[in-house]
Amino acid sequence: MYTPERERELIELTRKLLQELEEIKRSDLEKAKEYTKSLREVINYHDYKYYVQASPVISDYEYDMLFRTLRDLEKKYPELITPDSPTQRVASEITGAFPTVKHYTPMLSLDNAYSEEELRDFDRRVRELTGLEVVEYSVEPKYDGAGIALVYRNDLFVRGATRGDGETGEDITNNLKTIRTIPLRADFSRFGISLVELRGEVLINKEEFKRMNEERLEEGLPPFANPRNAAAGSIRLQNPAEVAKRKLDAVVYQVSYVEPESKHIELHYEAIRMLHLLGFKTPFPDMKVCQGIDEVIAYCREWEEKRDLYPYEIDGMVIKVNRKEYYEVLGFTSHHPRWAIAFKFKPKQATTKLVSVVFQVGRVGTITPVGKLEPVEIGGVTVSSVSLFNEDFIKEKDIRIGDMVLVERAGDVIPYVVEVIKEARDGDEEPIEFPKECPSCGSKLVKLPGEVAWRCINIACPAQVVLRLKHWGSREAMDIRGLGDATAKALYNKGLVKDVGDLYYLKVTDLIKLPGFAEKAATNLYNAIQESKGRGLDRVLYGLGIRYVGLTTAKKLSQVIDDIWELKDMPLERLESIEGIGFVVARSIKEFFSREENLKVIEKLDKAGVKLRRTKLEKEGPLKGKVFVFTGTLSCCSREKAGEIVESLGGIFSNTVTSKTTYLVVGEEPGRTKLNRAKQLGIKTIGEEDFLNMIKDYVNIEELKREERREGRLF
Ligand SMILES: NC(=O)c1ccc[n+]([C@@H]2O[C@H](COP(=O)([O-])OP(=O)(O)OC[C@H]3O[C@@H](n4cnc5c(N)ncnc54)[C@H](O)[C@@H]3O)[C@@H](O)[C@H]2O)c1
Ligand SMILES: [Zn+2]
Repeated sequence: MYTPERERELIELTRKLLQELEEIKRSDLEKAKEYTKSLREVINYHDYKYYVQASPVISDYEYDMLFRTLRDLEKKYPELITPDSPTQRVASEITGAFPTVKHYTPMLSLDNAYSEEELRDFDRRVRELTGLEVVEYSVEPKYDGAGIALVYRNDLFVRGATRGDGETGEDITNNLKTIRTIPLRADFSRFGISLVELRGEVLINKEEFKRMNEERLEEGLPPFANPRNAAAGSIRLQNPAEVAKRKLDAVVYQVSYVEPESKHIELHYEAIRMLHLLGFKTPFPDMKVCQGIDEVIAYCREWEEKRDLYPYEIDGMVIKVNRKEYYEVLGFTSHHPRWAIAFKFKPKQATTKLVSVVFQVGRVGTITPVGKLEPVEIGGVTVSSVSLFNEDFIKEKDIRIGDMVLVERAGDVIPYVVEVIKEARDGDEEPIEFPKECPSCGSKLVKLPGEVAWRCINIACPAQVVLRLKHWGSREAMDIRGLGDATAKALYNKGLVKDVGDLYYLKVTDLIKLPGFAEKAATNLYNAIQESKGRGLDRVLYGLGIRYVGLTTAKKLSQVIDDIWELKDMPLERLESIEGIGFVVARSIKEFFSREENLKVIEKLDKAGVKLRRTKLEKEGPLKGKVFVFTGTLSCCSREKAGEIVESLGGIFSNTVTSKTTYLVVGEEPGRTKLNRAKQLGIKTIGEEDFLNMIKDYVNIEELKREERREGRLF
């Protein structure tokens, strides 16, 4: 139908026209002649892409802007109207794949309003033509699916068709019979009706749409751009069994023809209520009868607010004159009825050009490709960049620099690329090269097994340093009181700290330079940093922020190594064989310790005297091999501190009583569970006194109590 070259030309022409809309509106007859010709050409092309191929290359909003510009120009210069102009007919969606059937009444399009003003114009016209002062309207959602016409004769579903060219549609009865929300039989005779033609829409709910696209991706098929395309594509499948697999829905929103004529229903609202009673899915629960246009506008706004919560995609509201007796005086154009109008919600899609891609380093080192766009307005917001998520996403959609892309902004979600307009390619597009090195620090990037993101694991990466400092100072890591988000930021911004190693070389005189830090705060932070040096190997391992090394893993590691430097040369197989570590974690640890940048920081820590290895006491202490669990309140210190002491003397601290437990130390108001469990397993229980006796040669108990009180851990 269109050669690739012609498609490119038409897309380029579309861009040009869209940019010149204001100029076009002001054009003189001579120019208008040119413009109407161009507009018709591109509209015909987009109709073909949209209706026949179900694969549009511009957004509905952009299409509508072209369409109404043509309409306005024709209004200004009626001599330019041609009978085949898109404004004078319904675009044909006949594919030739099905036999055609004639509709009982023409199946037209709807006129569109994009603003309150346009709704008021519509109301004014209706009032003028009907002579009414206040018009009663029925307002309902405008479903974004594929239009259908259903015929029931003697209560049986006998024919279903697409809109086609408005006069005739394609007969897709067998496909529609697979849709559960289209009853094969409905009791119209109860209302004295022997033949009825209904108008409706085939829909796919948002959930099902998502599921369907995931399945398509898995099968290597291109995903559908939106639920409308998915629905339109589905009802035109050649095999009804395939149609049945897709969970389609149908909603009916119009009674367009009735026999005998005497059984005609006067109010639109009542007609829909009847369909609702007969078991059809209808807009009835969401419909409102409004007196005058102000009520209409309020109801439309209400729906615009909540559209994202609705299970189906809706692109606006349809406003219909409720009393059908006025249909005649209002009449039709060859394109749409004058007794109804669609109020379209703000568009959430637009097409624009992908100019470049930058790579951002997240606070935890993930590299995110961000597309820079030629700025475009979507739903009242100017969008100039879009997340491309990760390398897989780019590959899946085959996104290239220089591509025209269809961008969507749904709800408050960040804008994303729905589709690449491949038809617009001229060969100058360039593939997106994913960096091998971190754009912030130059460190080699890794992609760990099972992950989609590339990440930078350099502990000194400037893009991550603030978060890493904060993590290092957190309670479960090195517990440096006063090293919060603000302080971490200030330390970095003042150039005092580039990595966690630098913390240990800070002097009180440096810290005083921080905003809001007087002598006292500076001294406190200094002391907290110094004090953290002795936290121990497990806390250091956790504090380094190695991906997948949480508290438990850090502890496990610290129990099998004596010195952090052992990890530098430990073979992957050895790491993997450590209980509870496994392949993914092992790979992550290996990668971390293979980076020169990271080793440098560890060296810094080592030189500053941060404890990176187990002491003789820890290895060979008096509690060696003994597993301690604590319950209840201790008078000497917190349970955590008691755990630290156990470990500093070679013992193992645990929170749960198991068969491996050596002692359950019982304080004041002990927990029932631990006591019962110890009894069951025959574990020895001892009092706090007994515990203190075991440690008193190594720990000054009075000093311990004072410190714990000062830290607020003991009252
Ligand atoms: N992006 C593109 O390239 C492109 C190309 C062609 C058309 N389009 C889009 O399609 C529109 C034209 O399509 P159209 O002629 O189907 O018009 P439309 O979608 O603007 O409105 C008419 C249709 O709305 C549907 N509808 C949904 N709920 C309804 C309800 N409650 N009551 C009545 N009708 C309801 C019916 O199928 C009806 O035919 C354009 O305005 C544009 O948005 C886009
Ligand atoms: Zn980096």
